[in-house]
Formats: sequence, C-alpha cells, structure tokens
Amino acid sequence: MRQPLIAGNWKMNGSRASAEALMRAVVGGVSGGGCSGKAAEVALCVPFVFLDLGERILADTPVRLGAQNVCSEPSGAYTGEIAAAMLKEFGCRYVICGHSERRDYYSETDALIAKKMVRVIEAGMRPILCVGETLEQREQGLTQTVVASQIDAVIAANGIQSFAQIEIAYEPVWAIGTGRTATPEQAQEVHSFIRARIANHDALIADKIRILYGGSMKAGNAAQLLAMPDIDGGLVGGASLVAGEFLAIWQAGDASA
Ligand SMILES: O=C[C@H](O)COP(=O)(O)O
Repeated sequence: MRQPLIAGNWKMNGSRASAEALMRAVVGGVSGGGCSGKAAEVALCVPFVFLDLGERILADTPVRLGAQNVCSEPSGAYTGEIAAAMLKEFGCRYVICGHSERRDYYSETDALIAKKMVRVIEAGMRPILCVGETLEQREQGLTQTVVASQIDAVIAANGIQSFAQIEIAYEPVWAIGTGRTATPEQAQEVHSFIRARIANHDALIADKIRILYGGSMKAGNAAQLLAMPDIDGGLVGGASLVAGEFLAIWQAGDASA
C-alpha cells in the first residue's frame, strides 16, 4: 500500500510574514484537523529563503519540508546556486527536480535533471521528478512518447535502483496554473503508463513508487483524482497557497489512503 503524499509547491510566492502564517496554519490543520495525520503525508516545498522558517516551524510536526530546485554540482564556484547538502542542513526531505517551469524557462535538460537527482539522493533526501507533456504534444498524440523519454533518460543516467528513492509527479503542462485539470481518467492513464514503464525494469520498485498528480489540483477535484488506483498524491501549486484549500486536499488524500 502506497501512502499518499500531498506536497505543496509554493513556487515564487509569499513574504516572510505570509510564509510563516501559512506554515503555522498548515501545521495546525494537520495536527488538529480531525484527520489521523498519518494516512497521508504532507509536505511544503518552499522558496529557498523560507527554509529557515520551515526548519523552525515544521520541526517535530508531521509536515515535511521540501525545496523546489538544487544545483547539479555538490559544491564550488557556482554563483547563485544552492547545494543539496545545504538543503539537507535545513531539514529538507524532498526536492522538486525538473519541474516544467524549470525545463521551459531555464532550459533544464533531462541530463541536468538526472544529475540534480543524484545530488539529492546522495545528500539523503528524495527528489520529486516532474514529467509531463505540453498541450501541443498531447494534441499530436505524443503524451506517452514524451513522458517515456523523460523517465527513460533518468533510468539510463541514474539506474532503475535510484527509483526506489524518488517520487514522480505527472504534471501535464497544459493543466499547470490554468484551472484546466486533467480528468481522473486522463491522469490515471498516464500514471499507469509510467508505472508499467518502470515495471519493465523492476516490478517491485514500480509497485512501491509514488506517482503524484499535479496541475490545477484543488479541493473540488482532489478526491476524484486521488481515488484513481495509480494516483498516489498531489503536487499542488496555486491551491497550496491557501491553507484551507490545501488542507482540504490533504484530507482528500487522507481519505483515499
Ligand atoms: O508543482 C505544481 C504544479 O506546477 C501545479 O501547479 P498548479 O496547482 O498551480 O496548477
């Protein structure tokens, strides 16, 4: 049985004051919201500059801390970059790797993303590998080709065994921040394709790996998405910026467990 993971991706939003308020509200909701706090795991992937707040506020709570990016090199003369070991020092458990915004706006390649994932695993954290197709690719019938090549590139670079230490997030680019969510059936089709692709290499790892859905997930659609057999949680953008909305998604995850 895979424990659902509901991870918020705050992206580049918030101030120190709003970040603190949001963290405290999420901790309060998860700790005392009437749910077990055990059935679904919850994490907040915050901007680097709020990691210190996260370390203090989330410590000794069920809410895990995550980052949104990492340098592909372990240390050295890489001005402006943040090393995996630094994230680990702040108590991060998760690091998002290869989000479509980074692939698109910062030209991150599969090879670079695979390297970042190695750094995250070496430092004792878990990468959340994001994959997904654009609208144009979906309309051309290329969804499976695109997702397969993104997954295969990491398997080729890092080996299938590394997939025992990662999460995957399927995020159709056309659903991110658009309000247009994949239907549960559309998402399930791709999630099951991803699991089968991994099973070609290792059935046990495929069975255990958590595949999250991301793309306009909100309180109103989370339960239906999370009810699908191969959807093991959510990577939540916009809706993770509103405590009540995010907590409702977490509760849907809790109920689906
Ligand atoms: O990482 C999160 C995804 O990009 C989804 O963002 P969204 O929930 O705002 O569509």
